Amino acid sequence: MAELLKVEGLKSGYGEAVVVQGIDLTLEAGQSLALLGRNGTGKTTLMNTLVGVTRRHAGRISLAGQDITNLPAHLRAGAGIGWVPQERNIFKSLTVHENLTAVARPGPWTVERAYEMFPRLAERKSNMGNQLSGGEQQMLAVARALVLNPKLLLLDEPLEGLAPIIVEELLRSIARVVRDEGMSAIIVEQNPRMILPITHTAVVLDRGQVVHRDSSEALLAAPDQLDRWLAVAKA
Ligand SMILES: Nc1ncnc2c1ncn2[C@@H]1O[C@H](COP(=O)(O)OP(=O)(O)OP(=O)(O)O)[C@@H](O)[C@H]1O
Repeated sequence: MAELLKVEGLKSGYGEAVVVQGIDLTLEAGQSLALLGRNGTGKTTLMNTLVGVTRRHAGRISLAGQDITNLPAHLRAGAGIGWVPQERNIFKSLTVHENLTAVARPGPWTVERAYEMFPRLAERKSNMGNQLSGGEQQMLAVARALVLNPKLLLLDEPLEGLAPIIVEELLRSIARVVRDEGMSAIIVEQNPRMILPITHTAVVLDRGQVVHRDSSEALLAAPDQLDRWLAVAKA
């Protein structure tokens, strides 16, 4: 299988502070990776570094064979990174439809397919971003990233703060995207039991370093071990 993402010796943070403390990570094309770890272990900082909005202190990042280490954030979307940050970057004063058409790029994920994936958005085509519920805003944020037709989709805690019924609906859609459609993705999630059933592999971060990597299936099959790995980050 082709290697899509290669991260080598990555160190990054904010100003002088180094949060990501030397990470090596690879992801094959068509695979999805759950990024686990307790609060403050550097998951968001790693995602932000892939997107290019932190200060990089060392290391290299390549995507589909292209070295993007020195590419500014605004050019990384063009290089193939689709990002859904924790704070859901939708345009609140545009309609759902405008949000999608404003960023759509040619590729298999058309606006129509995004509506098929998220029927709630199709029903709210002409609603403004700020008239949507939290769950619908999150669906719109994911749909926007999809219609960019990225090579790699980054989802930062996509389920956070959503009602259980919406969590279920969104998880089903994300599962379709990553498992059935084979979109390569990295998904940050606090609750491993939610995300492991739909991802291929998982890594656990502790204090800015990868402390464990395994198949999602193996981690799900050994819950005690998983709890121990996650507790590392608690100590
Ligand atoms: N903008 C920032 N400026 C300075 N320090 C930051 C900033 N954002 C995060 N940090 C620090 O970086 C460390 C890691 O935070 P990060 O958000 O990457 O962790 P996380 O694993 O994603 O946790 P969470 O699940 O709480 O989002 C924390 O100590 C945090 O205080």
